[in-house]
Amino acid sequence: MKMALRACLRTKPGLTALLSQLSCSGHAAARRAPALVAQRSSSSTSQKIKVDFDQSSGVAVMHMQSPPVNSLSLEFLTDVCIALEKLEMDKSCRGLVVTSSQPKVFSAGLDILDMYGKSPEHCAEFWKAVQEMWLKFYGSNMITIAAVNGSSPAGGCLLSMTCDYRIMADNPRYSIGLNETKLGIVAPFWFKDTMVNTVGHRATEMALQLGLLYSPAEALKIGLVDQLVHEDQVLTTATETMTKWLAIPGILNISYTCHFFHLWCCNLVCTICSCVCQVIAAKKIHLSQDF
Ligand SMILES: CCCCC/C=C\C/C=C\C/C=C/C(=O)SCCNC(=O)CCNC(=O)[C@H](O)C(C)(C)COP(=O)(O)OP(=O)(O)OC[C@H]1O[C@@H](n2cnc3c(N)ncnc32)[C@H](O)[C@@H]1OP(=O)(O)O
Repeated sequence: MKMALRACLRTKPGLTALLSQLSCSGHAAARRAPALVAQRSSSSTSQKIKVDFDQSSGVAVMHMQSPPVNSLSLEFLTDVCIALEKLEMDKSCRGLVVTSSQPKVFSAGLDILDMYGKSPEHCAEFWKAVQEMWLKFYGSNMITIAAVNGSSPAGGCLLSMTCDYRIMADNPRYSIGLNETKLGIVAPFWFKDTMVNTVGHRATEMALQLGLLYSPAEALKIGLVDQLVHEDQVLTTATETMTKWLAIPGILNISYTCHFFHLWCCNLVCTICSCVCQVIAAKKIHLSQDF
């Protein structure tokens, strides 16, 4: 799916426009202009994000440092998007590792406090920022690896699933999954689609309907993560793994992209049809109540 988005962002101007409308792209850029990285190795920091870029390997490491649990607030999401935009514009950056500076937690998902009791304008901006993060990671031209060094529920799990590869700390205290159902909320369809693309249809059905959080071993078993390593080894393994991915010529990447793009389009058409059906059904129910 990520590759599919990459392809359409490269090759389909119409879809790019569609996605950019969906994603409110540019709201992040409007706040702070991206800067190109000139040094061989560099480090740039916002309050909540630290990026170390090694120009010799072309690999950047994004450290999420929003205490206590890297919850995805509007401010944090905006900083993530700005950091991504900057890296994306620097063509020498080919790989990105995302990890957490917070102990025991990769990301606690959407910031619940930022969703509650806020103005409609804030909620709209917040929700657009969530979509923007998703699109930017999924559509990235860089190879992305999530170094999941702690728990990663809900939106945190989504973030890791938008990456090409996931390495998780092998600590049974940590968990990962889309647990929205347990919170009494329904995960949006694109959360669901992202999970289907990662672990398949049946595993997603079980995961979403029961709001399951998986231990690292369980997550590995269903393919929600790709590799488990000792807690101390998550970041080094991620950078080693990145070397392997970057050794694959980009052209092959693009070929696979076309296959996945086809699947993604089919999915999108189905989703639109199902939305139309739901609207028609809702109207029928409404009408039958009137008479
Ligand atoms: C605006 C319009 C939007 C409309 C949206 C509508 C629908 C959306 C539908 C679905 C999408 C939802 C996606 C989500 O991501 S919802 C968020 C789900 N997240 C969780 O369920 C995680 C809850 N947290 C935990 O499980 C644990 O905190 C942890 C991450 C495992 C860490 O555990 P630990 O024991 O280390 O820490 P604490 O539990 O003591 O927490 C420390 C501190 O952090 C606060 N906190 C935790 N999670 C969040 C969060 N998601 N948002 C905000 N704050 C969070 C927690 O309250 C503690 O704070 P305190 O002040 O007490 O220290």
